[in-house]
Amino acid sequence: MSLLLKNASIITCDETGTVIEDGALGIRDGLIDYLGKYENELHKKYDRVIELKQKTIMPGFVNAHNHAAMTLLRNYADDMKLMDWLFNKIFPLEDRLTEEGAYWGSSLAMLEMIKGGTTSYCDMYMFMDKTAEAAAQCGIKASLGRGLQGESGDDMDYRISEALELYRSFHKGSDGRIRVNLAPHSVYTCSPAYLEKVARVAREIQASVQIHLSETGDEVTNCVEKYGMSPVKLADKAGLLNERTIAAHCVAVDDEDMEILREREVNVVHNPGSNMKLASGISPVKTMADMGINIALGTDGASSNNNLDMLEEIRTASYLQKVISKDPTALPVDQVLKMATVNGAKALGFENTGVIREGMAADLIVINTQKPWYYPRYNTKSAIVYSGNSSDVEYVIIDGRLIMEKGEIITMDEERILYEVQKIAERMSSI
Ligand SMILES: N[C@@H](CCSC[C@H]1O[C@@H](n2cnc3c(=O)[nH]cnc32)[C@H](O)[C@@H]1O)C(=O)O
Ligand SMILES: [Zn+2]
Repeated sequence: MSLLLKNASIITCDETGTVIEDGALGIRDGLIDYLGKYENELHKKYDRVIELKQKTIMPGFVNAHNHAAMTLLRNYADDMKLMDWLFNKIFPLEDRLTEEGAYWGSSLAMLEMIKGGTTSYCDMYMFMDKTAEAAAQCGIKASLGRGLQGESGDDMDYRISEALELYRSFHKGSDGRIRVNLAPHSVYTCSPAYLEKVARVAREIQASVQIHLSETGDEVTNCVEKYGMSPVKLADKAGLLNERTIAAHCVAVDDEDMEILREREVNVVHNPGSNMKLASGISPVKTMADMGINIALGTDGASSNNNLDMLEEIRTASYLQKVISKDPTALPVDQVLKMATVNGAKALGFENTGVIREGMAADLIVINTQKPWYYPRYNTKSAIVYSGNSSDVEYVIIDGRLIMEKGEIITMDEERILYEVQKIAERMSSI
């Protein structure tokens, strides 16, 4: 089916930050095949025309770090420090997670992400085949990794076997919308020998790698005490760092660490909401971006954020860097929009999304900017970044397919998801 969206402001997120006013965007065979001003008779070339009445089209957001099924643990343990939260609350409850729970928790996350304008995301968790099933059904683009942790560098452990099985079953599946990555959890849950093994496997199958790296000062102190070097250096020594690597957090990094990340062309994912809630600190994102490191944005899991709202993440990222550098020019509108779109696409290895341009995948959202908080319209990009609400997202299109129309999800049963999630959460927490 071909589709024409007309009479919209179009934020492209391209190199020069182009915005097309009173624009039209044509979609055919999943790709953007027209971008520009509406021309006479253009509508005749398309099966369906949607009149957008001055609403705004932009690329869908890329949530580059998440643990989708952790929506099941949302608001279960708040106001705690990372290690206490993780080891004493989260890991024990996760031991009770079932396949069914992972499926419905992931579905809830995807429902929330799509409603807030996210069209691609990255996941690290357990029961990832169930998450893949949910992604295939709802149509979101996803890079999925079975979380890995372990001690031994010798024989294959069951988590790596599951990761490889996931790779064989789902990598480049669902018309290319699903990718599979390798996901060693961190330097404090994986031994150096184990990290080396994961790096070896990743090289063999040319897979992307994602890891939590230097999330807190404590992680760095413990790593230096135990191994005599920082987490970044340890990961580099294990052979994990290259242009296909996604390093989540990078809060407690020094100049040498940042230089390694730059040299290895690692993609850094900034998760400001999670870092603030767990009081992990503020990642030196402006410094790293100025060095030329690709910085993407993520929400992290819903248990440490506590939502999956990329627009909130965008604004927080910008404000935090302004505050910490005492420089209001830090992370300006165009830069932070790129972090949430095209930089994330690059990090995940989705090469034809994140930008609105002819020939790119039609992964885009429509925001209803006909609301009080977007007026007057001096600058549509600023209005969205500094005054917008994710609940104003009305249409979501992925690979040219309408996933949400006028605020109604087409590919998922919203009521059923809320019902199943509540049932499972009550069962999990009452044992
Ligand atoms: N624990 C799993 C493997 C790891 S999955 C990814 C893990 O990351 C955890 N996680 C979520 N958010 C964070 C974070 O911010 N930092 C560190 N770990 C996190 C999450 O609770 C989950 O256990 C197993 O037994 O097989
Ligand atoms: Zn995480």
